[in-house]
Amino acid sequence: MSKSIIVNLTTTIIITIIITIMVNSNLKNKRRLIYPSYAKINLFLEILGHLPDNFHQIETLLCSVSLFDTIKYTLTKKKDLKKWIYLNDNISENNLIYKVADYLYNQYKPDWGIEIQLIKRIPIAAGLGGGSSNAATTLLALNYLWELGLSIDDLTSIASIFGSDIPYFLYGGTAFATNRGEVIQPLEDFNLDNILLVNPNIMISSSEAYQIASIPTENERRHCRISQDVKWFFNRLEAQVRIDYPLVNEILNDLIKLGASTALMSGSGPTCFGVFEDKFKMHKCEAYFKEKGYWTKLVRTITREEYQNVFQA
Ligand SMILES: C[C@](O)(CO)[C@H](O)COP(=O)(O)OP(=O)(O)OC[C@H]1O[C@@H](n2ccc(N)nc2=O)[C@H](O)[C@@H]1O
Ligand SMILES: Nc1ncnc2c1ncn2[C@@H]1O[C@H](COP(=O)(O)OP(=O)(O)OP(=O)(O)O)[C@@H](O)[C@H]1O
Repeated sequence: MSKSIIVNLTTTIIITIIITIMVNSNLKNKRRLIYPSYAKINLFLEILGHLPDNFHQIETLLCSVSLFDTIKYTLTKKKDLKKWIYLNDNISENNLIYKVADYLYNQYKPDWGIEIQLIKRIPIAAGLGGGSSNAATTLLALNYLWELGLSIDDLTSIASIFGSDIPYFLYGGTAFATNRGEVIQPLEDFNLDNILLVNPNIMISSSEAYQIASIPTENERRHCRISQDVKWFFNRLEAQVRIDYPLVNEILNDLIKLGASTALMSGSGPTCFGVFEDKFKMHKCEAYFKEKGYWTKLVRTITREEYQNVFQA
């Protein structure tokens, strides 16, 4: 064999090996995703009236914050229909992650099963949208892994079947939501730092918070200002929760006493947040609530770019 044939043969073998490694690693990358699933806070929430099916028409201003669950998705060879999804202890069939995955599986019959692991950090039924965020993240992950080719509009329609807050989490960042909260208008991102979240380790369901809230008259109604000036922050659900859950009232009062520029309940509560100008006061305030045994977390807002950067196209 001539020297040039040997050189050509060796080059071809090396190129083949490199391509094989690249294809395999691409497949491997494609088989598994690890996504953060961010929480939200509501900076403004007003009730406009009643909608059919016991829902309320609302206007709300939402921001993603730097508190997140982690969800790991791994493609599996499916064995039979009942075994297509493998879940860790945190996920039962009542979990929104399971519900949206089951829906996609039945609608689109993908070639693969899925194993999902959830690391939960966002308090549950806390007004931070943790379950809704997990559901939206799962829609985005499975659309990619199962190669479903669904558009953002398709995903939004599916998301709104499972919860009013879920469509927002397909976008993230700062957004305005209307109707029952599922109609999303992405906005230029706010940039708020020094936010202290406080949760007194109790749960309040969205349905209860809406049920006990009073609907404002035309005169009482607040209008949303798209502004990160804290003087415009407002939550209609807060007043009655403060009365029915004195712990929430106490937290909001203490946040102000301890130096927050504003303190508000997020969504349906009970998590409250204070926005601080003075970091030192914020840390002292956090220590105060920790001492009481409450859950606390210091966060900042997350831009839509930062939020969406992690998701595969
Ligand atoms: C409070 C917020 O978190 C603010 O972002 C949301 O409005 C709540 O959204 P969510 O938890 O996704 O709510 P869903 O799961 O859709 O609805 C749960 C229950 O909350 C009540 N609900 C919810 C949304 C809405 N606009 N009006 C309502 O009255 C209804 O009783 C409903 O049966
Ligand atoms: N993956 C999940 N994580 C947390 N809660 C979930 C999940 N799936 C279903 N749930 C159920 O959904 C309900 C609402 O939970 P979630 O933590 O989303 O409430 P929330 O923070 O008040 O949400 P929102 O602000 O959207 O009202 C709880 O009763 C919880 O048991």
